[in-house]
Amino acid sequence: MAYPYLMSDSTEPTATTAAAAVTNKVAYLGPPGSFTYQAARGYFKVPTATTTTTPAQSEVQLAAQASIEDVFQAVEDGTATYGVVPFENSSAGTVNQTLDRFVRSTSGGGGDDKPRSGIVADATSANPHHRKGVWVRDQYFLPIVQCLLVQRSPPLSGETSPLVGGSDGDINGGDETTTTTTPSAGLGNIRTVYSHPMGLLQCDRWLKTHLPHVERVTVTSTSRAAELAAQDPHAAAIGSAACVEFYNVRVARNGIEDCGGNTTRFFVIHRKPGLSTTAPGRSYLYFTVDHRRPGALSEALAVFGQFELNLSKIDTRPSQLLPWHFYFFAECTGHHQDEVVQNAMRQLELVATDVVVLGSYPDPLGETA
Ligand SMILES: O=C(O)C(=O)Cc1ccccc1
Repeated sequence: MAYPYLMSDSTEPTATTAAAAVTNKVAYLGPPGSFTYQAARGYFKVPTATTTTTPAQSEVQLAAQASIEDVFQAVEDGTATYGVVPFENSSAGTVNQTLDRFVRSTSGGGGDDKPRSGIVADATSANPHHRKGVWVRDQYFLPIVQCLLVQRSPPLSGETSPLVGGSDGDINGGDETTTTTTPSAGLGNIRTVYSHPMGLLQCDRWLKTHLPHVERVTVTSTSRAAELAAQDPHAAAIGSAACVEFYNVRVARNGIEDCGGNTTRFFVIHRKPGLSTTAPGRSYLYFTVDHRRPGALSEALAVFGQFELNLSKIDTRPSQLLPWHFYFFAECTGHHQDEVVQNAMRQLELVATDVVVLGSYPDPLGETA
């Protein structure tokens, strides 16, 4: 089975016969060539750029979205069955936009809606899956190699973003001289560098050293950055070498990320939660506390220790409801349907407010009980 964890419960559409292929539309942060595109293809085992049939006879159709917001929206309104969003990077940290959008998804719609205490009824009520919004269903780790991408050849007149297939595979190739002698050689005509904020962060030192005077412009994704660089001989993009397949760009520099082992974790999201499995799991959740009460946050965190749930990640985001009021995001061991996690959530609700479990997924490092 191509992605057994998603298919392991009865909430999923599954093909019953070889002829009855099921279309799962997967929304991802596009356009094609983004790292999220690669994560979606890798996770759902899609070997070609468009549509294919997996060994499970489940047809997967990738659907590019212009923003993380649009990926969530597509899953929320049912236009897509699953969504793939970037969650955190090993050197640049958490993707705040994804965290903020989880709050909007689960707190009832518009950004100014107040979250309702107790919507985590999901962990405590008779119906453990009853709450608004999307669920985290799985995670996917993708090694990230960042490239400096520049226009490959001037667009023909009237053309804005030509699609040119294939990489020239030559990091100093194209119109420029191939006798590069210094790391910055041949980059003198670049005035603007486009990328996703995470791309710019991952290459911050490289940019300071080799392109100290260029203007850094953040865009919705690295592939959108490549699309823009393809149209401007004085621009470059930071993104994946995969973009040469889709846009009129070539790789001017390869491997420009500042830190080794550069890896991004993505979440697979869905409208329904997963069911517990025997495999070790982790859960992702958020809560807030009464910030005026001394000890409120440390009491909340102590709950995880009391129930022997290992905390593997904590983030803070402004709630945007009140000044200096924050949500705390936490990842802990255990599946949200495990009794111990449910008991811990009940305890957490006594010392915190707006406790919302976002979902659970297999823990690749977990020990089988
Ligand atoms: O912009 C992209 O390509 C994304 O998928 C987001 C991202 C950006 C940089 C590193 C990892 C993911």
